Amino acid sequence: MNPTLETLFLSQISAFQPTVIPLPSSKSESNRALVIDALTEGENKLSNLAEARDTQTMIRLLGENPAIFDVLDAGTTMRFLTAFVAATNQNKVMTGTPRMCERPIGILVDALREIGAEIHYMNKEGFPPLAIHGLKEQKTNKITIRGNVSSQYISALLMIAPVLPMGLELELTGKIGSRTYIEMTLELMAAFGIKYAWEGNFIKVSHQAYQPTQFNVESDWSGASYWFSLLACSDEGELFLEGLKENSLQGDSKIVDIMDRLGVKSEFQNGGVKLTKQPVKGLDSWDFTHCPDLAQTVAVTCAIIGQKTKFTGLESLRIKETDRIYALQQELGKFNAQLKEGENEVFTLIPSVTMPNEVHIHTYDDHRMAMAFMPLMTKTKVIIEDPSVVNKSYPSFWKHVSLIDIRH
Ligand SMILES: O=C(O)C1=C[C@@H](OP(=O)(O)O)[C@@H](O)[C@H](O)C1
Ligand SMILES: C=C(OP(=O)(O)O)C(=O)O
Repeated sequence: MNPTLETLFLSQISAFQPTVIPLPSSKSESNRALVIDALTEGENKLSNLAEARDTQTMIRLLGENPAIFDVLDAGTTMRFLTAFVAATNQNKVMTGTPRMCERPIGILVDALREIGAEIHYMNKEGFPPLAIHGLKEQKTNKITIRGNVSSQYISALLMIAPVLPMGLELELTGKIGSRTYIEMTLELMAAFGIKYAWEGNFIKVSHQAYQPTQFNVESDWSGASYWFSLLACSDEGELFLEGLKENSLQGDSKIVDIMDRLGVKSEFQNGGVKLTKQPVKGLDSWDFTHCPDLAQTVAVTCAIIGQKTKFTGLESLRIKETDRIYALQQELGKFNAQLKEGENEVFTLIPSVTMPNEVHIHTYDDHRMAMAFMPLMTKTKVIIEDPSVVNKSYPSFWKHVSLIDIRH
């Protein structure tokens, strides 16, 4: 491995010694715990908060409370703090990177306005930057909200619900995407003493107080997925991923089932999960509706190991850090794999047939593009452009890659 300022060269390895990967903490759990902490009267004890830039940005903004909340490229930080600032009746400008200002927020702003918040778009209707002028009086507690654009709007509303004088009753309409993240939000709220009722499409949270609690953040399953993929793509090896639990709040723990089909066996042990190789069982199709952040990992794995697979539930990928479908199509094409769009949003992953001697991966300001293509190093030399993009969720990623002890 030879990092330079702008590119990272990964030399080809096909097998490695058993290696322990420390893993970072979950930014999704951390960012929820931090918002809840800011809404709790009394002292919480939060431990193992993420080193992710998205979480460090949340900590800095909540701690320093500047007039302008610049969230950089952190989606959860933008959505959760927009609701938080409104609910705590503050005046604030919410902004972020140029890409953040292309990521929609209208559904959340409409809901907050209905509840009684005064929010203005400073540039384009439906998108950041926003000028928030607080919420002086709650006008309603009944909100109907679409679930098919981003679950983060729903999580943002749920976390402020207990501190609103009338609480909230959300009716979710349409297809619900990223449902597991809504469940994570409610389970975390419950860990801080909140009672809720979720029946069918209705979620009800009455006015109540968050209870001071000790909360330890689990390791990040989305970050763990790249290590599953590395093993799936290698000829030999064994990994121990630290800090993962069998009963996780994180929906991306589904990677265990996906990788069980793609040749990786998981055994939960004290302190984490041991990964070993097993024969590939085959994966005909997978629906990523509730685990969208795994799509890049699985696409690259299937492309490398020769597994043709149907991918569904990729709709939300177009509005994330980049248009992840376009980005995947471009980069998979560099080693002759394809992600072909068919009818009704069904995609077919057609694996690579011939591998070039060297592949340059462009990262599109998207941490997951850099990390998902790392396992390509099991088949060829890889050059990652802008490796520092990983800082958004996993700053120690390349350091952990260098822990891999090559078996010659
Ligand atoms: O709530 C969360 O922590 C997240 C929800 C998901 O977003 P969407 O709900 O927009 O799919 C996911 O992609 C993102 O990385 C984190
Ligand atoms: C989509 C992601 O994050 P966010 O929406 O919070 O920016 C992600 O981490 O893959």
